[in-house]
Formats: sequence, structure tokens, C-alpha cells
Amino acid sequence: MVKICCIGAGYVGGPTMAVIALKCPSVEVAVVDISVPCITTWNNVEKHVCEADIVFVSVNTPTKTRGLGAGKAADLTYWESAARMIADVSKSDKIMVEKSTVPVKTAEAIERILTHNNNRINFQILSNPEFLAEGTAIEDLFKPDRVLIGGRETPGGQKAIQALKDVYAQWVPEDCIITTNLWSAELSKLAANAFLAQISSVNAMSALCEANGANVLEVSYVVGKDSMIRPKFLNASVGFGDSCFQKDILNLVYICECNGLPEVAEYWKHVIKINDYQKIRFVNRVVASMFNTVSGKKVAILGFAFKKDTGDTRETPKIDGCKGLLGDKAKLSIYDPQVNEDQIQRDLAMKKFDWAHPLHLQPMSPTGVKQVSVVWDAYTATKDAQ
Ligand SMILES: NC(=O)C1=CN([C@@H]2O[C@H](COP(=O)(O)OP(=O)(O)OC[C@H]3O[C@@H](n4cnc5c(N)ncnc54)[C@H](O)[C@@H]3O)[C@@H](O)[C@H]2O)C=CC1
Ligand SMILES: O=C(O)[C@H]1O[C@H](OP(=O)(O)OP(=O)(O)OC[C@H]2O[C@@H](n3ccc(=O)[nH]c3=O)[C@H](O)[C@@H]2O)[C@H](O)[C@@H](O)[C@@H]1O
Repeated sequence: MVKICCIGAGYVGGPTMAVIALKCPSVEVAVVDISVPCITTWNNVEKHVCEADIVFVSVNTPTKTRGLGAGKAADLTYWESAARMIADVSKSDKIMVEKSTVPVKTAEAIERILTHNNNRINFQILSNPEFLAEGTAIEDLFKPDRVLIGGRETPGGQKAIQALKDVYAQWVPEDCIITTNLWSAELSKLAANAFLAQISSVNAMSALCEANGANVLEVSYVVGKDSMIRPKFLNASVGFGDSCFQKDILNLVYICECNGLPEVAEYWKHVIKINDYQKIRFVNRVVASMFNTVSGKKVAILGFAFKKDTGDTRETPKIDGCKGLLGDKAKLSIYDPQVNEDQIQRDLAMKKFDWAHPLHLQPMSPTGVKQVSVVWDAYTATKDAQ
């Protein structure tokens, strides 16, 4: 009986392990987490890591807020503590699976931690980045566009790839399972999100459309008709949110800079620059449309999470939007069926990037923002809104 343990019971670890458990009755699955609220709903940590043949690590990898690379590099603190725990408790050979999105070459550092702390055990590291989208996580796991598995080009590495492939092959068609070398897999995930975040090109086009009486919906429809460009990701917005696009691109910029590629870093930096510009442009248009001031005016905000069907507010463009309107002394009335008042007040009061850390590790939010009310239906939110 193959035993799988996943470290990190968040948006990725939870659904992924639930689907593996459902689709692989012959596999024993356990999920562990350092968050007590999470752990009470799952299992206890070290026992399951020790007994597992395959250990997935899907801990969060937010942007560093201090030290070398702060504001760009990935914070691998959570990863390091997971790797050290695995090394400490392991008594049998293990396959360790990078499910989190990590900088390319992270596996090298993890290998050093594992072998330095426990050289009696044979560890094989695989990169198996997740491509699920929030709000459609289960469908994406049931029918993924692709499952990507990268490993060392050694007999041990190839054996480990096959062992993981055997798990996914129990419900994913063989031709959807891609195997590569370790570094290609780690970098492919960053590349995939960077390409998706180029929604900034549509948002940049929306500014030009508005300046010339063109309709960005029509323009992107025409562009999406080209069989080489899929229309699914061409919808202009107030800017992309989600906890990963910005952090993964900033990480890509940092990696390019560390590899002496300033021109490449500059290219990717502009995807973020346009995203920030789009968010500010949206606020300016709202204020301009209300005689250049929203001071004392009630503005209803319908939806606070970064997209529908999720309560995830990490990097939601609504944070910058609300802060911009509050800066112009608006009175905000916010409604989102999936986000509670404490989360909204915490997001509006916290420093950038701090909100990307797991809730139980975030600094307690200071007192709530006075001009913000959080209501439980759209009618109340919009009542008397200017
Ligand atoms: N959220 C998403 O839609 C996607 C996220 N990813 C990537 O997956 C990774 C995880 O993301 P999320 O699931 O959204 O993060 P999350 O913050 O929802 O979940 C991470 C969990 O790991 C736990 N954790 C942290 N350190 C731990 C440790 N040492 N031992 C045990 N548990 C620990 C935290 O308490 C938290 O519950 C990130 O690298 C992210 O970039 C990839 C694809 C999609
Ligand atoms: O690594 C991750 O975190 C995940 O990030 C995204 O998934 P997610 O952020 O959950 O949702 P998306 O539907 O991709 O939306 C991301 C952001 O782009 C915006 N978006 C999306 C599509 C579009 O046409 N226009 C647009 O502005 C959304 O509003 C949202 O703010 C990717 O789609 C996943 O493949 C990836 O695994």
C-alpha cells in the first residue's frame, strides 16, 4: 500500500490530496499542517510524514518582506522547516514532491538539507507543480490540462518519476502526464503563471481603447479568434489578483537579475508595472466620474476576493482599489458572500505582502478602518450609494 503524506493543507494541499484519496483507493493519504485550526480537521504531523513513501510539500511560498531579495525573492522559510522536519522524522527511503511553486534550483538546496540532516535515508526529489485555479480546483484536478513531473536524470530519479506517475495515471490519461528534468519542471510553473499574467497586455490595450472610443471587449474578441491565441484569458479587468501571479513574476524578475539577465528581468517587471497602473487607473476613473472627489460619498464594492467562487483575498485588486478610494475619503460599503469583515479589515490595514502569509501567522490587524462597513447583502451595500 503506497502511503502519501502532504505537508500544507491549504488551497492546493487540501483539494489535491482529497482527489488523490478519492481516485486511488489503494493509496493511503494523510495531510498535515502547522496551523492548529487546519490540523484539527486533518491528521497529526510527524507520524504520517515518517510512515509515508511519498511526501508532497504544498506549503506557501510568499514574497520575502525582509532581507536579501525582499520584495521580489520567494520566502522559503516554510519550505525549509518542512524539509528539516522530513529529514528529522524519516526512517525509510522517501520521495519528496515539490507541489509548491518554488524558484528554479530549489531542489538542490532541499537535497542538501535532507542529506545533511539524515544521510542514512535515500531521498528523491521531484517537482510536480500545481496548475489548479481557485474556484475550479476540483474540476482542474479531475481533468488537468497537464500533470507535470520533473526529476533527476538518474536511475533513482526516473524510478521516482514512475512511482508518482503511477499515482496520477489512475485517473489522468497518460498523454496528459508530462515528464521533464527537475529544472524544466520548476521553471515551467513560473513560466506558466508569467504567461498568464500577461493579461496585462489586454489591460494595457484597454487604456488605449478608452482613449480612442474603441471597445476592448470587441478588440480582445477579434484577437481571440486567432486559432493560435486561446480566448479564455483575454478579459480586461481592473488588474489581476491571486496570491501567485505577482509573487511568481517578482520571483522570476529576481531569478533573472541573479542570473545576470537585466533585460529579461526588465521585460517581466513591466507585467507588474501595467497591473499596478491598471488598478490606479481604475480608481482615478471612478473619482473623475464623480466630479473629481468621492469625499464623504458612499461607494459600494460588490466582491472583495480576487475572483468569484473563492474567499482568497491575497493580492486582490480590491485592496489597492479600496485604499485609493479611502485616500480620497470615500465611505465604502463592501459585500462579498465568501469574505468576512475581519479578513477585509485585516487586508485593508496590513502592509503589502504580509497578507500572503498563512492567516494564523499574520500579525493581528490593528483597529478596523473607520470609513469601511462590511455588509451581508448587495442591497444594503448599494443602498444610498452615490
Ligand atoms: N492557491 C492557488 O491557487 C495555487 C497555489 N500554488 C502554490 O502552492 C503553494 C501553496 O499555496 P496555497 O495552498 O495557496 O497556500 P496556503 O497558504 O493556502 O496553504 C499553505 C499551508 O501550508 C501550511 N504550512 C506552512 N508551513 C508549514 C510547515 N512547515 N508544515 C506544515 N504546514 C505548513 C500553512 O499553515 C498553510 O495552511 C504556493 O507555493 C503557491 O504558489 C500553485 C497553484 C495554485
Ligand atoms: O499558481 C496559481 O496560483 C494559479 O494561478 C491561476 O489561477 P487563479 O489565480 O486561481 O485564477 P485565474 O482564473 O487564473 O485568475 C487569476 C487572476 O487573473 C484575472 N483574470 C483572469 C482571466 C482573464 O481573462 N482576465 C483576468 O483579469 C482574474 O480576475 C484573477 O485576478 C492560474 O490560472 C493557475 O493555473 C495557477 O495554478
